[in-house]
Amino acid sequence: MTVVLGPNRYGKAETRVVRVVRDGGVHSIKDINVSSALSGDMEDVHLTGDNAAVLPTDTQKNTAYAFARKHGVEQIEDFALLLARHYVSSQPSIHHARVEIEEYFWDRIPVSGAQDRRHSFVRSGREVRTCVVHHDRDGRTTVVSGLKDLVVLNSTGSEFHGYITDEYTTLRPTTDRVLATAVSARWRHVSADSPFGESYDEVRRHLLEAFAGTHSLSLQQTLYAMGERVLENRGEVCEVRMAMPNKHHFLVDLEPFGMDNPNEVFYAADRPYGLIEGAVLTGDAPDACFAWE
Ligand SMILES: O=c1[nH]c(=O)c2[nH]c(=O)[nH]c2[nH]1
Repeated sequence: MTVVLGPNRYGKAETRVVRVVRDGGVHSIKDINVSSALSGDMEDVHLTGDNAAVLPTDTQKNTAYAFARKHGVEQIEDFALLLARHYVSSQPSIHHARVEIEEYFWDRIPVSGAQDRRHSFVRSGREVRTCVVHHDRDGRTTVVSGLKDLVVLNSTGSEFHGYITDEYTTLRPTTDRVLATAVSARWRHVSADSPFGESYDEVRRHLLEAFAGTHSLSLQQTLYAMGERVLENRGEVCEVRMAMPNKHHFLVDLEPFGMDNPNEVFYAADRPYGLIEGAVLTGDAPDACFAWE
């Protein structure tokens, strides 16, 4: 029997970087979570323990902090590109870098009757912004942006009927239900020089508007409409992948209490939940290469 080393990568996961930008007394903050994963000439470290090709994960953590000081952090995709290109171009043993970043939003604390506090923030209830960048020594680069935990609900405009029924089916068809989900969406950029800030805001807007504006016959149909809407409006994006849990809202039976329930009182179940996943892409989308790895 022969044993060989298979695919491998290593890096520092979840380096939490908080960058404060001081504009006089007015501060703003960028709160990110950086994970880097490198691969290349890593046979020796695995087979013999020779670390000569290894850029330590501790150094990768330090690089994220040092680059935040040196270059600042604006769009997370640009920061990820900077790091990924740095690892591949500075270390001959590193052939491929994958950098993933999450961004957490903060809002200023409003102060009634006064100027908002200039250095006080409250963690936003908004979604988490994400990106994954790959760069290799052949100069191939891919950028996938995304968001997760974008929680949305339509209190009407959603139906579900006409599905298969068999001996195990108990679900009743409905022409008016609550449709709720926490959107996870990732979208692949055609190239590495998209206007990432504007692109994020606009993709998010299109996702929300499509969710709100689609009279839904299934969450699958809504998912497709959301992806289609992004692709029709944002030329820098060629593929959207989404995962949407169906956050079931069951009508509570109030008859035992002598009351009707005309679609007003629901039990919001947390599990199990339907999980609807899908990709929507343009007919001429370039090859994804390693973008989704
Ligand atoms: O939008 C839905 N899609 C399904 O596939 C499904 N299955 C189910 O039980 N409820 C729903 N809702």
